[in-house]
Amino acid sequence: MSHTTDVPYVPVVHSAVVSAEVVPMVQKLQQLIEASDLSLILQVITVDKKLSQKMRQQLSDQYQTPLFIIDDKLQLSLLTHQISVAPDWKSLQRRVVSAGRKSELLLQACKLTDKSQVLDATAGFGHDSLILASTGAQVTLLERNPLMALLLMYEQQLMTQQANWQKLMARLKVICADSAQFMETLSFARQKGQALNTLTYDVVYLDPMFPENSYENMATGKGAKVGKHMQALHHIAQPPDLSEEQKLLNLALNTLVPGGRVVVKRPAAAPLFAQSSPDESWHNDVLRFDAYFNLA
Ligand SMILES: C[S@@+](CC[C@H](N)C(=O)[O-])C[C@H]1O[C@@H](n2cnc3c(N)ncnc32)[C@H](O)[C@@H]1O
Repeated sequence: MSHTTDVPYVPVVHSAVVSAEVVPMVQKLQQLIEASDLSLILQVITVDKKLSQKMRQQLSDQYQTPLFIIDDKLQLSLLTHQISVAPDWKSLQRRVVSAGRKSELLLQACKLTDKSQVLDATAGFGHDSLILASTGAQVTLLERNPLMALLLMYEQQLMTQQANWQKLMARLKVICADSAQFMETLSFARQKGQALNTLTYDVVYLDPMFPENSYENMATGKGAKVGKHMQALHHIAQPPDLSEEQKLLNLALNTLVPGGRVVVKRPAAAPLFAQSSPDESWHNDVLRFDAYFNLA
């Protein structure tokens, strides 16, 4: 496996920390792990005390690997380096409901319709995927880190139980895979003449990791700090190097239908992805979305 910098990789032992009432949800986690063949082994620890912030910090100090926590609201969080984070898709409800090209730079860049097929090749917490799927588009979420993939799969199952989220959830498909390998497999299948409609996408979206200080103003050293979700991710995933960026961009361009686009999210002042100039770009003070077109 080429991603030597990302932690952790197979085989890993992880711990689900639960209060006794939520033990059945651990079985759900176990089922998800088996169904998707995730490289995780759960070791369950039952905690009788309330999972307060202090308790989480203690657990984080006590165990050296990232931990999963299921709280009494059945939310699954990942605890690493004293930071606990969850996809918490419910918190995006207002954004998802009102998402449109005016309010979301991401949608200006992606130009989706309800017929679009999108490959979110760096799914993370799935927040951008939700905005993409709010348009009616079908979104495949690729996440190579099994911890993150499990968070996504669990969250999708949880939210599918909410009547007003069901349609949106039905448009999401979470896959634990390295996107370069996934797109290479699609390419082989196309070469073998398999049906193109299942092997190509209208948009491939990339939001790769970037150095932690990328949002800071280079001259003053001041500026937006990365949020809690990104802080946690920085402990388990690393930015790609130039050759990985080039590989990802080439594969992504090859995975498009004619007229499709690759959209890359960057901090506003970040260097060009794969040192490639985009065909079009959208930005605000913090973020930039660079689009690369397949003009074939
Ligand atoms: C910056 S985060 C994405 C955040 C996401 N856009 C969101 O809205 O939550 C990048 C994520 O992509 C994953 N990732 C990075 N390279 C990948 C690859 N080659 N294949 C699949 N996932 C990858 C990382 O593990 C990390 O979870």
